[in-house]
Amino acid sequence: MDLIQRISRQFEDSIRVKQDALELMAAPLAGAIEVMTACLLGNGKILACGNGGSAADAQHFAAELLNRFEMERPPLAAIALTTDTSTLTSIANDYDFAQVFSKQVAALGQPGDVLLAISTSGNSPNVMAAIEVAHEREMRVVALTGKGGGKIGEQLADGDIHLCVPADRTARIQEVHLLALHCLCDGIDCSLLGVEE
Ligand SMILES: O=C(CO)[C@@H](O)[C@H](O)[C@H](O)[C@H](O)COP(=O)(O)O
Ligand SMILES: [Zn+2]
Repeated sequence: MDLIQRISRQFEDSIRVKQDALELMAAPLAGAIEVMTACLLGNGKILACGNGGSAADAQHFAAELLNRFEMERPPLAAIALTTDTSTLTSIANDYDFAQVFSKQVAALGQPGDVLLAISTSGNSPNVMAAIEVAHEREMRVVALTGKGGGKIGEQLADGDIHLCVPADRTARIQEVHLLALHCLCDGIDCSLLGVEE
């Protein structure tokens, strides 16, 4: 096995997916930045959820809003719904794993808040349940998906934003999700601080 060749293929594949994604995702990403900035300026908050690598992404994004990204600015309101093991285990134990995020959205979500829903397949039942409750709570949804968007692509409502990575491989989709999240952080900071370039 030629490891250098395998590594080269991974890099080339990742670069190609990112180039494809730029064309398809730039406009909806700009829309998501506007929705999230308006939410935060209106004293709303962003709730973020996902499973596995996407749970890590939800936490990564929430930390960059709560603490900082690249510019100095006041802390911003974001909560990852993936971190409280007492909440997660009790909901999964007493009810169903499909409700681990939706119960938190029901408790914390307010009209005008945004749900950041992350699923590479677009088919995770707990992320779908969170979207359903977000709609009931009059929240807008920004969904990060891949593989054609799955069931989440069909579940989204008017006013929601779908950021779908044009790839089928979970790792590649996750790599673009992280780039997309950094674009959101950068765009929110620039919008809030009035940075032109
Ligand atoms: O990171 C990986 C695989 O690359 C996994 O942990 C992956 O995130 C998990 O299988 C998730 O449960 C997949 O869920 P989803 O992205 O399809 O909603
Ligand atoms: Zn980061």
